Amino acid sequence: MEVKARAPGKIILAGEHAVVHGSTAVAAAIDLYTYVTLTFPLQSAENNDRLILQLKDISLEFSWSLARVKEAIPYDSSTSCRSTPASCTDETLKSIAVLVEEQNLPKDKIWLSSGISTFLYLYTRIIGFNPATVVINSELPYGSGLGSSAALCVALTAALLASSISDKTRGSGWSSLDETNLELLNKWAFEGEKIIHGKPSGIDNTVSAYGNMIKFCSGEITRLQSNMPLRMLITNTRVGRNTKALVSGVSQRAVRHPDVMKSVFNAVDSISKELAAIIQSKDETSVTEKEESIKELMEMNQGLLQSMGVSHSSIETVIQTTVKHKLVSKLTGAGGGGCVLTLLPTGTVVDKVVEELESSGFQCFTASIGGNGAQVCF
Ligand SMILES: Nc1ncnc2c1ncn2[C@@H]1O[C@H](COP(=O)(O)OP(=O)(O)O)[C@@H](O)[C@H]1O
Ligand SMILES: C[C@@](O)(CCOP(=O)(O)O)CC(=O)O
Ligand SMILES: [Mg+2]
Repeated sequence: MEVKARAPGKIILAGEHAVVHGSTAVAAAIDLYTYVTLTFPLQSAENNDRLILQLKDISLEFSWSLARVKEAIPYDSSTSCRSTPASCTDETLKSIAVLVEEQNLPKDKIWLSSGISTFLYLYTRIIGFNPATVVINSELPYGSGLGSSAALCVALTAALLASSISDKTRGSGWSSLDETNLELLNKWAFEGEKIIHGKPSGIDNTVSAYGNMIKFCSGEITRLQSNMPLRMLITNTRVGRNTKALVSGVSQRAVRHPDVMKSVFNAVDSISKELAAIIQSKDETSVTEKEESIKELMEMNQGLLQSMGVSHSSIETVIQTTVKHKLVSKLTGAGGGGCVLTLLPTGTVVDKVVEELESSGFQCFTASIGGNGAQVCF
């Protein structure tokens, strides 16, 4: 039996980091996906005692005997149930880390460890100790702020949950999950994100699961209906970084300067709320005026992100380059490198700015904003 699932990456238009501390943020799905194909072998097949993970886009394969997985991961029937998402305990995570270490990841791919641990956790908790081959292929750059970690958790969970849905309509293409399964999927994916991010807000897995554009605050989701065209240039600085470390850095700053950081997070909250209101507004304000307001809000958000300590010289270079073309940019995701968003007001011709950014070694692309969330295919 084969099940496929896909989940999109995202951009955060406003509110990253502050959202971890209870502020509002606005995010949208983009049309770059992580795909997961789950195949269960026949009883008589050669691999019917193994769990195999293939990472297609990085040409890596991992394989565990199920006996070894069973021996290593403490089994507790009260936490191993697809319908009750549970957090990975420190003890379980340690056991899983041993299984990952045994695979001898190449040194330059060690950053994959947390993703593989998450895979093992979600797989064994949702499916149990059953044999399968899981093929994962991603169009998203890893660790660049476009939510590859959440897309992995969402696509994988979607495939795992869908494998036990009884009314499968075969051959009818991609379809969304119903609200109940979507809610369950989002909860499991959040547990997966915790392994990769440490302390995620939940915005990335939520926008990847539900798609479109959302306003998010302390787990509360408002689906946004955009009433204006919104075009963004995405520039990948190609500077690698790790969300977990950056999130923890902001938390430490908040411990050192609680009052100041509270004001910073409050300011970000106001920016996100105002941005969401502009995007949704149906009043007479012209698109140009709305774009001017969004520009200012992005500029202020970037200033506040800089004050949280998550900007980077490469991000500043992108910002300065786009300013020369009268365009405004802000980092998206965790920062510290990764991707930068540049608002492209109606009528903007991007050729010159893209040429200049690419000549500095950055990678530019545009993506369609606000599309599908998680989908499955049988
Ligand atoms: N397809 C994948 N396969 C395995 N691990 C993945 C995959 N996608 C993401 N990851 C994990 O997520 C990490 C990147 O997540 P993160 O630092 O949150 O950045 P982002 O979510 O912006 O890409 C990677 O280092 C890896 O551990
Ligand atoms: C920094 C943060 O707000 C977003 C992180 O996004 P990404 O993993 O860098 O794509 C963290 C979170 O909300 O969990
Ligand atoms: Mg992430």
